[in-house]
Amino acid sequence: MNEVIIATKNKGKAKEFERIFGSKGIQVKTLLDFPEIPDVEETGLTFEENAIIKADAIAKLMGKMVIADDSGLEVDALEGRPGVYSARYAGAEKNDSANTEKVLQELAGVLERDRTARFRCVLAVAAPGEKTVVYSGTCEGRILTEPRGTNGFGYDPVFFVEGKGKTMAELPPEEKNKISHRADALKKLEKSLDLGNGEGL
Ligand SMILES: O=P(O)(O)OP(=O)(O)OP(=O)(O)OC[C@H]1O[C@@H](n2cnc3c(O)ncnc32)[C@H](O)[C@@H]1O
Ligand SMILES: [Mg+2]
Repeated sequence: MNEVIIATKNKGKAKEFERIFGSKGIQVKTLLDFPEIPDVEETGLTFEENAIIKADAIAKLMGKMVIADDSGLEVDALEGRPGVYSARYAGAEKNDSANTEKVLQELAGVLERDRTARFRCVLAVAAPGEKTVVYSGTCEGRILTEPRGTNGFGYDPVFFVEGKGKTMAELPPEEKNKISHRADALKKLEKSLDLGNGEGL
């Protein structure tokens, strides 16, 4: 395999997939390369459902194997919110800093030890005529009271990774890509799929 289609319109995700697959000589195409492909409505109530909805719809439209990523942040003190609504938490325009600000406001006054959270990523692999399969990954952390760092995307500036002593947005991309929920799910996907050179991701 020397090319993979990731069914996402998110530029932050696209960059991460390009870096991870690119380092193994696999070229990544995303829906940013196919502007004619319409948005798929994420009507599911779980990451799994939404990943499958996106992967199945795009594999059908393109007539090829695709990988979709549905991911988000689960904050324990908010009973798992924003969860599947992570992209649209502060509104349909999907504004990363507005979403982050909303989480910070909802956590106002919550003590450090109670600000535990995790990123979750579900990857769905779909191909015409084949059964869709999913792989799930997580990354544990804690929500700070203000943003730190400029790398990454989404909630990265407020997501503190205990073992690293840094937020996701303070980590260089190659470090995030070793420990992230997306990396965790990709490792599982890589074990079950033939990704070409047999050396893994
Ligand atoms: O559906 P696609 O087209 O892939 O793009 P999207 O941005 O709508 O993606 P999701 O529906 O999966 O929503 C995921 C949201 O969760 C957040 N998120 C996911 N992975 C993240 C990461 O690695 N770092 C920070 N935030 C992340 C971020 O706000 C994303 O917009
Ligand atoms: Mg989405």
